Amino acid sequence: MDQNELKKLVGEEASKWVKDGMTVGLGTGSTVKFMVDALARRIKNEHLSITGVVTSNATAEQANALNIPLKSVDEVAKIDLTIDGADEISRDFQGIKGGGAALLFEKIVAVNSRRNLWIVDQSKLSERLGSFPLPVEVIPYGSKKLFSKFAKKGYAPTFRLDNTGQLKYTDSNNLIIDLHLKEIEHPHTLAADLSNQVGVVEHGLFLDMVNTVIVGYPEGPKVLTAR
Ligand SMILES: O=C(CO)[C@H](O)[C@H](O)COP(=O)(O)O
Repeated sequence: MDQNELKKLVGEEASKWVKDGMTVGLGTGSTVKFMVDALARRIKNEHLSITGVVTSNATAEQANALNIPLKSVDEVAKIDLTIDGADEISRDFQGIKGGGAALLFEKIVAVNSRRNLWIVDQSKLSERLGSFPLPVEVIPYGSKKLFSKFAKKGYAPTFRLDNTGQLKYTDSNNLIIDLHLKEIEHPHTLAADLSNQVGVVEHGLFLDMVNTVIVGYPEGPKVLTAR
């Protein structure tokens, strides 16, 4: 079973966690794409009344095409459940997100959700965070100065490029600097340091937000719960 098939399995499994009447945060990425497809099928077949809150233009486009009713985070009183992918999840359920450059809206939706559920294939699990480059969304103005600062701190930064080799702009017209840290010993300290830098809009460390993860293994999806 390849990685894509594992993503499809967990995406479909996660769609079953949505209940009639819920407001659901819809994450971003290839795993979530399978979940949104499956959710749209359930809405149609089971006549569910669901409101989606998207985390990116890409997910909005998909949800609109599938006729999933959407509202913005500011238009809803609460989000019952957000289902999102992740780039790396440590043993203690801390995560790195933003591989799809959607970390800003993903984090806004996550912190406004009663419950967050991550869906990943088995390759995303690691002992400690850091093997996936940590995305940091920054304001374009002054971003080269920030880049130099990160380099001096030993964070091994690179600007994210799009598939034409140009600087990648996020949905909010910011840039992404990826930090190639290899291993993050103290995620909370690093998160505080990044949040303190002028020009940083948000970073991809998603800490203490999730206690349930559905992981795709070849033998089937497994629900992991934090101890
Ligand atoms: O954080 C994200 C986007 O900003 C995604 O959730 C993350 O990159 C996982 O994506 P995929 O399911 O395609 O592997």
